[in-house]
Amino acid sequence: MTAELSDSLAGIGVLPVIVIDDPRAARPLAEALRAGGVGCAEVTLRTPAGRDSIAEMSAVEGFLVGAGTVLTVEQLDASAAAGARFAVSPGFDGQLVDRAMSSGVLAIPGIATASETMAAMRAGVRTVKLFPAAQLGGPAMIAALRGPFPEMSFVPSGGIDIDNVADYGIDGVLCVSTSWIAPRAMIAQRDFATIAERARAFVSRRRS
Ligand SMILES: O=C[C@H](O)COP(=O)(O)O
Ligand SMILES: CC(=O)C(=O)O
Repeated sequence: MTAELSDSLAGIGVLPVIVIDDPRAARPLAEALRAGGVGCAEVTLRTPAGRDSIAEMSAVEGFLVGAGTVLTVEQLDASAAAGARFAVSPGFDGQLVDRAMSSGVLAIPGIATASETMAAMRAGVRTVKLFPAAQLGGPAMIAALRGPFPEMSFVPSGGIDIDNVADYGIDGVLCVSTSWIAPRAMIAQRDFATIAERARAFVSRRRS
């Protein structure tokens, strides 16, 4: 089940990171993203509206929603109960990964080093988030990690925007994570038309 999910994320190729302040904006946001060719989102738990927004988005037909900034087992449980299909964390925590796996949620833990990659592999993870990607060397870091870890796939996140996304069209990248598509202020202003346009532009540049 989680393998299929990871194939779906790879097919979409882009993962918008969402910081949202009002769950009432969540459904129109998911619809705008989908209209722009991006049928998924990582809704961070950085705001109190995160969990309810996950629940709203999980009701949108065919839309894949996951939780971001998952730091505790309690947050993992609450996100899974709200309908999150995957859980993204900035770092690696074996307990969180175990809990995600036993809940049928795809764990995408963050890594920044080879040692953390090995720890994630030991926990049964095959897809990790490279965070913060740009600061760690971006595509060159992924290419370097793919040497010893050819079976791992990476979701680079941090510092990726429309101007540098094309650089991540390399082997080993499952999908590219970015907050560029739907900035917090744009969601607050309910500017969904611009968000749909940005989604479309980002996907097109990602595939170029
Ligand atoms: O978790 C994701 C990162 O915060 C996204 O980074 P970004 O805002 O630089 O795209
Ligand atoms: C930064 C990150 O990985 C997260 O918020 O999930």
